[in-house]
Amino acid sequence: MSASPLPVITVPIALDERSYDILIAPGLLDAASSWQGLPKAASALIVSNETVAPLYLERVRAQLGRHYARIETVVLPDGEQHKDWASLNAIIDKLLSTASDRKTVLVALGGGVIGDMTGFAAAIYMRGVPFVQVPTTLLSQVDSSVGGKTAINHPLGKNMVGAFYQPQRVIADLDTLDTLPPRELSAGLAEVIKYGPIADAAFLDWIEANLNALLARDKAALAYAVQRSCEIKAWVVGQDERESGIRAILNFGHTFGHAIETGMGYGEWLHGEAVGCGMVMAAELSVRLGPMPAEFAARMRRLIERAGLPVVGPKLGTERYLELMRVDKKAEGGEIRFVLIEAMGRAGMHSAPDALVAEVLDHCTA
Ligand SMILES: O=C(O)C(=O)C[C@@H](O)[C@H](O)[C@H](O)COP(=O)(O)O
Ligand SMILES: [Zn+2]
Repeated sequence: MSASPLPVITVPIALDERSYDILIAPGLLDAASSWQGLPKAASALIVSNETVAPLYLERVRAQLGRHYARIETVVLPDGEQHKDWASLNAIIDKLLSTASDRKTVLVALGGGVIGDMTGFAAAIYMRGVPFVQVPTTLLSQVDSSVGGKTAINHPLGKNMVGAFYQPQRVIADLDTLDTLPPRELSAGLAEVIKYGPIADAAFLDWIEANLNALLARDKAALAYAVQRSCEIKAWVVGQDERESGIRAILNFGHTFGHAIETGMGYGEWLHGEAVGCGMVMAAELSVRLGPMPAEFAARMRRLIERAGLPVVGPKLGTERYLELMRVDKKAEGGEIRFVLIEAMGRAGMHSAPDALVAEVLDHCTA
């Protein structure tokens, strides 16, 4: 007996006139309904990368061809090291050289790097054109395609140049996870794990119980992981679109993680790997600063390791870590602000003495 097909899950993002839906299911790329009701325009531009384009670009082009008279494409090099001005320029050049107008719809087909850059290009081209996220990695389906953070990196800091700009729709086809390299799957799991300690203790229990199924790419398990992650993100972003408060909790593990990414050179560690290791460090700091019990840090370390993620950070040197973290967007007046866990399922912003951070770095790097 064959398993019954998974239904299309819709998670709404409620942001007044900027509201949109996240669609989650296998088979969405080829389903006509995924593409209906997008903004009308004469043309669309698909932005993808050299890894994803050979797999899915023609299928997306075929669907868009039913709605737009002209479909342009731009295929960029793959990797975090290419989330830069050169790639952004390539998108803008393509838009201008094909006489794209203010209604042209940009379609981001790829992972977080493609999504962030396409969104940023959409935000600035002619002061704003519509865009659609078609995330093809677990990380982008559970996190980066949702909520409207768009950016490129700067050699001195991660995501330092960008804009808040919401997509019109997110189309998360779970079948695209079939082709994901294991390292990328693990990287996506880091952002899934993040949602437990910051917002939903029961979800953390569920992840622990279902991690083997997720690693084996069980579709029903993946569907629930993507759905619950998006629901939590929708709840947070719906309250604080531009991160003046609670949205910062989505940065759990990122203060240390961004320092690792920038310090190592973009692309050396995947974003999710750096976040996984950064969560081990942030959990340690949550314990040392209190009130989390030592068992919390041990639990996070075990889960993150089981997910295939690094739990030991690179030895960049304490001073270098501190220097990098002082540039972080959450720092205020040069004081580093960490997202720490206050109780299972609850996070808040905290500063910490440099000496305590140094202890954590000593403990968690090699
Ligand atoms: O959407 C958010 O808000 C997040 O913080 C999600 C993060 O996982 C994501 O990596 C984000 O791009 C980081 O944002 P930044 O503002 O710290 O650059
Ligand atoms: Zn992240």
